[in-house]
Amino acid sequence: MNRFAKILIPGGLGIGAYYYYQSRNQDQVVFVLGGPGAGKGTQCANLVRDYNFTHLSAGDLLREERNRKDSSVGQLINTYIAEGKIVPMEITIGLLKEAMKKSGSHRFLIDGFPRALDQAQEFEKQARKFVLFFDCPEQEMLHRLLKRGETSGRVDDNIESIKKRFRTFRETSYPVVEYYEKQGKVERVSCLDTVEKVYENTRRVVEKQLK
Ligand SMILES: Nc1ncnc2c1ncn2[C@@H]1O[C@H](COP(=O)(O)OP(=O)(O)OP(=O)(O)O)[C@@H](O)[C@H]1O
Ligand SMILES: O=c1ccn([C@@H]2O[C@H](COP(=O)(O)O)[C@@H](O)[C@H]2O)c(=O)[nH]1
Repeated sequence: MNRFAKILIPGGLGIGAYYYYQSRNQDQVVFVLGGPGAGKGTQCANLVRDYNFTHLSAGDLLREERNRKDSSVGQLINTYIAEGKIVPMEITIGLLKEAMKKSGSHRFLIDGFPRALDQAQEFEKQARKFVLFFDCPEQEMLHRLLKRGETSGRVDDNIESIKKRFRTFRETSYPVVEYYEKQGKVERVSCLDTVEKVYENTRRVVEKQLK
């Protein structure tokens, strides 16, 4: 407990102030979810430019770990990514927690995570959070991913991997959105527009949540 809270609580006064203070000092986490290729990374880059967020992409952290020469799980990660499957959560959560700690920040955009209900439950104690869900039809995501695949060099931007990623999203990741929706924590933004228009709508909901 910090010095400010200790001073208030013994007096019997200020317990409300203490909880207010504590809640304001918890990490603030925005989970950025959406199907493969919906545009999560693109919108996160805009948010990082305009707000004081630390952006952590679970996919990027996994790819970095895969590319580390001395990684003991690099090969395993590569296989899961190419197959469009979800990497065992101990690995992903370990990488995320390490990156959060290292950043020294308290305001995070966590992109592409949680991808499954067990991962969401593991992060349940992170109190102040909401979900930005980028909603995009599969046909549009397919078009965007195939185009990105012309230059991305990603092992999963090809038609076979994309089909598997869509299936994983439908069966395992979308239930996470529904789980948070039941808690009233989801802001849904349609991705069927230009990057600029999508960002206008994104900003609107982010401003509302950060108030
Ligand atoms: N509103 C948009 N209109 C057209 N193209 C877009 C739009 N948003 C993003 N793109 C393009 O679609 C591709 C996928 O976008 P992005 O990489 O941001 O998606 P993502 O959701 O982060 O994907 P993944 O989950 O695979 O990492 C990129 O080539 C990006 O430039
Ligand atoms: O929490 C996560 C996030 C990602 N993965 C694996 O990485 C790929 C690529 O993720 P992108 O968000 O599209 O960069 C994804 O298909 C999974 O295989 C994961 O396992 N867990």
